[in-house]
Amino acid sequence: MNIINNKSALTQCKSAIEVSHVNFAYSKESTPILNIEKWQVSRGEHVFLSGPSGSGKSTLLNLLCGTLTPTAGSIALLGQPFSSLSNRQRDKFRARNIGVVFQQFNLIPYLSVAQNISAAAYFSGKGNSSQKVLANTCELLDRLQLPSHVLHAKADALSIGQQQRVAIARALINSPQLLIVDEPTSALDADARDSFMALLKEVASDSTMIFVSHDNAMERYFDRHFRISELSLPSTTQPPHAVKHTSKPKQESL
Ligand SMILES: Nc1ncnc2c1ncn2[C@@H]1O[C@H](COP(=O)(O)OP(=O)(O)OP(=O)(O)O)[C@@H](O)[C@H]1O
Repeated sequence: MNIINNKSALTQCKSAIEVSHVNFAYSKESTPILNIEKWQVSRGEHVFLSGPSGSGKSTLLNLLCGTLTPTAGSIALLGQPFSSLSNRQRDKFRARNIGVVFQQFNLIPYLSVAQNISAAAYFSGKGNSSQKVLANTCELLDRLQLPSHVLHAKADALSIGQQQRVAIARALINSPQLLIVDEPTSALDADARDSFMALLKEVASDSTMIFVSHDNAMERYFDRHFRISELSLPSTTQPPHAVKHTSKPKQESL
């Protein structure tokens, strides 16, 4: 059975992420960057992942996206183990189910906002008509409090704050089950960060979210906080239950 097209199997699984005995090194000669015995994130959780620069946060996000492959161990998203997918199937799975907001936004500078977002819709293979994609884009831009004329502006003509919101719209255009957000608030002052986080939580309320930052003050916006130093331990000292976290009731919105 090709589970990638089996929507009910993906919908029934209660875990958004299951990481099991994962070890990752960039080369055979180098020391492993990550060594995670068990990590599980439930559907709908908004999770904060923190750690200092160089601790492996982006590496873990790339493993979750399937753009890196573990040296050992397994990763399953929405009940789908990556190891059972070909590279092509994994790309398709990622485009359909995962939205990513990159640290540097990664918008295509010479394309308009509408083109940047519709490209993401096209690559998902979901087959929505261009009219439907445009209508969804306009709705998202409106929810993200961007003026309608932004739609036809080139991405590199936008302010950093506007680019950030367009990057979120692009990540959400396919209604992803999992939203991955890599350190998007580092350039913002405290007030801008608060309003950005309120918006992000609101527009991502139907998705599981993994949000990465080195700034522990961001913890208050999330259901659970994982420190990478606790998640990933040297193999010689790894206890049976390696994952520690702080937990609090899920907030519906801010
Ligand atoms: N392509 C690569 N090849 C080899 N080593 C890499 C590669 N990418 C990252 N690293 C190394 O892996 C380690 C973890 O890097 P990573 O980018 O995951 O950290 P990070 O916690 O996201 O850092 P930052 O907060 O600065 O973005 C670092 O020592 C880095 O030098």
